[in-house]
Amino acid sequence: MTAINVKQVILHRMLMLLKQPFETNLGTFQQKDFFIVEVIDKEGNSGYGETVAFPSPWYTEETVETNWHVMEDFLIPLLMESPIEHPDEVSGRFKVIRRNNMAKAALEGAVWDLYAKREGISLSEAIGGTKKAVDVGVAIGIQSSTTELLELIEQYTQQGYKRVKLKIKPGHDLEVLREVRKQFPTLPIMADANSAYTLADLEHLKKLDELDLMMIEQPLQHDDFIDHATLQKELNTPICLDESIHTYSDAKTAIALGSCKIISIKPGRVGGITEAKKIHDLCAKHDIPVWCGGMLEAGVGRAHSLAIATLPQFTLPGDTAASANYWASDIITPEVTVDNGQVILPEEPGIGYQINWTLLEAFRIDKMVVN
Ligand SMILES: O=C(O)CCC(=O)C1=CC=C[C@@H](O)[C@@H]1C(=O)O
Ligand SMILES: [Mg+2]
Repeated sequence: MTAINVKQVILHRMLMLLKQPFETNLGTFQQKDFFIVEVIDKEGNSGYGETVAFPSPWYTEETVETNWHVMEDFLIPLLMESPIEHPDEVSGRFKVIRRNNMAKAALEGAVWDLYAKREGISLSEAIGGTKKAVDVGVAIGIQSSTTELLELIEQYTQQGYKRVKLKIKPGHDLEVLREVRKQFPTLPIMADANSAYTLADLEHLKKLDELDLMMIEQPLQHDDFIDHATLQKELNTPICLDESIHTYSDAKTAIALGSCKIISIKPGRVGGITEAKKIHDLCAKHDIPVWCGGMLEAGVGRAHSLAIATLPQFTLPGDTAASANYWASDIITPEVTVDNGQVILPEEPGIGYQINWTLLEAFRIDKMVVN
């Protein structure tokens, strides 16, 4: 393959309204403010990526504004400084910039999409995916009543989702989960705490073992490994780390200390596809199941998540639900649909979904062209 010469990058700033508010213990989202990143080569081909940072730095240190600043002032110049022989080079080129993984992942993902399109292969094939369809779960934000939550779960099980992920926090955990387990005795259920607990809650968290949960996601401090290892020794339920894992090195630390038994991989959180693949391979070596976490993405980000979820160690359903679960209309065509709890991936080159330009331009609030 000839090298990729990046001629232009366009940052399409987007604002899309979520169909229903998404509440966690750290905030409620009504809309998503993000960038669709378009990387254009000198032959005029385009690859697409999507930033996943929120407007405030509550999930990681990044925000929509820091993504914009770091992409425009540091990462795009690095991308354009010399030809790219293979997308795996991009994360190494970006290493001179500390952290800012979501900014890096959006640009690196667009280069991966561009590369796969130039090669005439799907992104899944380009990264070594082995599956044509992926199992899908659904994440449900905190609801105003248990009745509403139970009705929502019933709807999702009717739609065939393979598991439900429920948000928990102190005062909104055991009772609610007991109600859910009573109504759905065999449903695969996981809980995401977004760091709402500390080791002082150990005895309380041990009560969750009675519920036969698939996992408890990130119960403790967002950057902790030691206390999670202490907690995991006391729990039968597997701990899954999300916010703690930003790099391959973090994954190595977590596995060495026994901080978790499952890892959620999000390309945006770890800096892109190349790092995600390295973490995936490490987890495969240590028999740690992984799944693809979600960031309330629009269709481009969702397409990248689906491609990564075709790697073999992604053995658990991901937060890659249908477009219609989030958006009245998505910016890709066709939209992502879920049948029988699975998404069947498109075979077309690259991310496999086309941009719906009418809708992208309808939801676009700004456009920055960087030559
Ligand atoms: O994208 C989805 O469907 C799930 C999103 C989701 O659960 C999360 C997104 C971002 C931060 C958290 O609230 C939570 C997570 O921790 O995985
Ligand atoms: Mg999480």
